[in-house]
Amino acid sequence: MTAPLLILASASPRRYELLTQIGVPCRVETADVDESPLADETPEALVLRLAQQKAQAVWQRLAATPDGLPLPVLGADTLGLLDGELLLKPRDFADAQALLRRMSGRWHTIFTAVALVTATGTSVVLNRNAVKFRSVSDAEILAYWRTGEPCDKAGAYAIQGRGAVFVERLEGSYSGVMGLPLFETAQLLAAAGIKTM
Ligand SMILES: Cc1cn([C@H]2C[C@H](O)[C@@H](COP(=O)(O)OP(=O)(O)OP(=O)(O)O)O2)c(=O)[nH]c1=O
Repeated sequence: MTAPLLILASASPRRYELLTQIGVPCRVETADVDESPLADETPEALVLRLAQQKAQAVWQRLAATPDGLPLPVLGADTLGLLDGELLLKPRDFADAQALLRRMSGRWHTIFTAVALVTATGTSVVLNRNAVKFRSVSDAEILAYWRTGEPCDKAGAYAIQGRGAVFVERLEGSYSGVMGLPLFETAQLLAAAGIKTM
């Protein structure tokens, strides 16, 4: 097995898959971070803060162990925005239904922030995507909910899954919507000396 070059501070299997796609062997270590927005925090500030907190929490935990400085730690956060309101993970069917009804036939924004912590500090990038949904009926929302796919996804859909059938247009990057923008991630990694080619 190839030795890991990076610690992925994320429980998301999608992020692990995406890092593997660009040939970066990693090890997963997660930390619990309170994801609630602060008063008057913009969506951009929130997603950037959470990506950094996730990576820094893991870095600090590992740095406190006797093994010395950890490998670079990568954290990410994804959230959506429509009409100035956050599109987070749905709490239940009613929440997912309300989200998907609002998104039906309209454009929304998906933000993903990626943070990399190394011994020299933290770097962070923001990826922004515009996604247009076709009209989605209530019957489709119910059938989609029953697949189980929406429950742990920001905006209650997965572009990499059955949710792809709702995505009429995308301006941005598929990997960014899925939770780890690979173009920006590769640039962050390269700046820290981790090559993908
Ligand atoms: C919009 C969209 C989101 N998502 C996922 C990516 C993220 O896993 C999730 C947003 O939640 P996040 O809080 O960003 O991540 P997470 O809780 O899954 O994992 P961790 O905090 O440990 O890093 O939504 C998709 O998989 N596909 C999509 O099309």
